[in-house]
Order: sequence, then structure tokens, then C-alpha cells
Amino acid sequence: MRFSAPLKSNSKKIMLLGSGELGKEVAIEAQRLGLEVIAVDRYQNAPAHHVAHRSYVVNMQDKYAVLEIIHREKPDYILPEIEAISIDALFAAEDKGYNVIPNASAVSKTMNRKNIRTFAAEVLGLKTGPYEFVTTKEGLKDAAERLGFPCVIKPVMSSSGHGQSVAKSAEDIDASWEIAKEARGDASELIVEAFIDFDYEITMLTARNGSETVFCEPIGHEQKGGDYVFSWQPMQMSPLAKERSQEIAKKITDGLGGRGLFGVELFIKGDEVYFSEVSPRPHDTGMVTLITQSQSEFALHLRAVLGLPLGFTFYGEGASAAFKSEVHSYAPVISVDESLFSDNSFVRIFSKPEAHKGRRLAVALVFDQADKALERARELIQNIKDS
Ligand SMILES: Nc1ncnc2c1ncn2[C@@H]1O[C@H](COP(=O)(O)OP(=O)(O)OP(=O)(O)O)[C@@H](O)[C@H]1O
Ligand SMILES: NCC(=O)N[C@@H]1O[C@H](COP(=O)([O-])[O-])[C@@H](O)[C@H]1O
Ligand SMILES: [Mg+2]
Repeated sequence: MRFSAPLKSNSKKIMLLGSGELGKEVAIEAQRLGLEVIAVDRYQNAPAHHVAHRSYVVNMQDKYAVLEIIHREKPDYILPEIEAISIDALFAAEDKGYNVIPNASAVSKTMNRKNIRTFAAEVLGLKTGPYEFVTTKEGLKDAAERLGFPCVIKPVMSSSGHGQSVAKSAEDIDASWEIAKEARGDASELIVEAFIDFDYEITMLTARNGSETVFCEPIGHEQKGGDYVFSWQPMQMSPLAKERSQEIAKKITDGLGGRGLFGVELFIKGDEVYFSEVSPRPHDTGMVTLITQSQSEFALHLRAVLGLPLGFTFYGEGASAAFKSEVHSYAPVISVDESLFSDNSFVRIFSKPEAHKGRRLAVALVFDQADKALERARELIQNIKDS
């Protein structure tokens, strides 16, 4: 009897810069492909640290700290997983021949709203709402008056709604100015956007592997305070709005270039599609693909990075709901009710080592007709408790 030799493990090494819940799923997919996984974040025991071959804790905004780890590990691919990373480190790594995903320039553009908005609207000519950039409270007041109320105010560098607010009238401007200081990133410059009274908003997940571009079914989502709470797939759209959404997604991802999966955020009103922003990496609203697709957004990201084929099957409708902490704890315990274990749903707990009110700690996923799935996902997160 002969046994075939074990498959030669793929000797490539990936480095995740940021190791949260999204990175954890990327790390698991990478492990499945036999890659070596190095997970880096600003705190110990971040979700992807638990499933990596090696992990590091560094100040991600410190160019030299980030570069030191890159030089020590010499990864084949560097995958930025959060926005607050030293961009100088990424450019320097790229100059030395490292492969930054999708590329340092795309990361630089997307991490700063000024860069991505001017690139999308003024270079690529994509439709966006009116906007202005300001650096002073006086400038903010004037811009808000010009754009009209309500308007949305966001630090140029931040994410997950940190530092973001909606000013309904001139009286709100002082408060908005203060809120902006809570940015995760740089609050020295703000974007003021006219409020778009959209019918719904979507994420168009778009993957490019160097030879083809594929789109996932559109993901509808609901946000509270600028952070995602529910998502569902597919979002029912008119054929024209869907076609326009894919066109915009193709233009912006071609414009940014490189390989990987992108989350293109769009606002839809009737058949009009407005570009909002884009993540050059898997998107939080895309966690729903863990239950709706044969290859989740995380698996597609890796396939795209490695230049592998991007074919996948959309199994059918589903929804996700984010569970956010209700407590502050240095050792959160999450209890999952027995009722959560049903045939068409599951919960993913991220295992974050510390909880604070509003921090996303788990996600509920349901495979069912989108409206039923959404209702069930909502129910599921009500049955998760943390202490
Ligand atoms: N101009 C606008 N008009 C109406 N709603 C808006 C506008 N800008 C943002 N929003 C709402 O706020 C949400 C968050 O905004 P945005 O995506 O710009 O912030 P973010 O901090 O980058 O969020 P994330 O990191 O979760 O993607 C949007 O998904 C949308 O629901
Ligand atoms: N919208 C971006 C997003 O969802 N990013 C995800 O959240 C993590 C940070 O979580 P934390 O704030 O709880 O540390 C990031 O590491 C990433 O996985
Ligand atoms: Mg967004």
C-alpha cells in the first residue's frame, strides 16, 4: 500500500496589521490555506492573536515599531486590517519590496476621507453628495451654513463612527466640534457633508485578483451612531441601481488598484447611486457572508491576495446583527443562551480581552429569508449577555 505525501504546505507568510474580529476570520482562512500567520495589534490578546502562529503588540502609529516587526518577520503579504496605521511605515515597506495589500497608496487614500473623497469625486468623477473640508470651528460653522442643515461632520481620519455627528442646526456645531475630538486617528481636519436622505445604503463587496473582478450580492445595512448594527444580503435593488453600483465599485477599485477584497459603501436614492467611502479590506457589514456564501468575504480576500480564482456560490438570503457590550470589564464573560443554537443560525464570539459599553464583541448570523433572518438575528443578540 502506498500513501501519498502530505500536501506541501504553502510556505507564504501573511502579516495582519490590526487583529480584530475581521482579521481573525482572515487569519482562520489563511490557516486553512496553509499560510503562516503573524498578527499585530495595539493590545494583547486581540481576536486574531488567538489564531495566529505568532503575534505582536506595538503602537501601530509608530513607523519604526511597525517597520521593525516587518523586517524581523519578512512577510510575503502585509494586510492592513485597521485604518489607524503608520502610513509612512507602509510606504517604506513597499519601497523595500514588500507587498502591501492592496498597495500603500490605496491604503493611504482610503484611510483619509479627504484623499478618498477628492480622488473619487474629482479624479474619477463619481457622484457624491456636496462636501467641504475644515480645520477650525469657524470654518466648520461657515461650511455647515453653506451646505445646509442637517449635515454630517466627521474627522478625516477615523472609523466605526468615532468622532462623527449630525448637526441639525447651527446650535449643534459646538457639540459636533467637541465630538470630533473622539476620532480614532486624526481630528485636526474634518469633512462636512450634506446629509443625503437616501432610501437605503449598501456595501458592494468587490474582489480583484489581478485578472478578474467579482462582486458579491449587495449587502443592505443599518447603522447607529455611524457604526453598523444589522446587515442583510441580498439587498433588493432596481436593476439600474445595482448596475450603477457595480460600475462605481469597478471604477473605484480599478482606480485604487492592487489585489484583495474591497467594501464599497454606497447610498441609494431611487436609481441614483452616491459613492460614500471604501475599505480596501473586508467590511464589518460583510460578516453576513460567513453564512450566505460558499466563500466568505474573508476567504475571497485571501484568494484575491494570492491571485487565486474568485468563483463562489451565493447560497441564499441571510442577515447579521452585531452584539455590543453593555458593561465595562477587563475580563468579559459572554453567555450564550441555548436558544441560540438552531439549525440555521450561529454566533461568532470575537474573544476581545476587554469590554466597554458599545464595543462589538460578537455577531449573530442567520440563514433565512432576509426579513425573517433579520428579525431572528435581532432576537439572538438580545439573548447574548456579557458581564
Ligand atoms: N452624508 C451622509 N448623509 C447621510 N448619512 C450619512 C452620511 N455620511 C455618513 N452617513 C451615515 O453614517 C454611517 C457611517 O458613515 P461613514 O461610513 O462615513 O463612517 P465610518 O466611521 O467610516 O464608518 P465605518 O468605519 O463603520 O465604515 C454611514 O454608513 C451612513 O449611515
Ligand atoms: N468598521 C471597521 C471595523 O469593523 N473594524 C474591525 O473592528 C476592529 C476594531 O475593534 P475594536 O474597536 O473593538 O478594537 C478592527 O480590528 C476590525 O476587525
Ligand atoms: Mg463607513
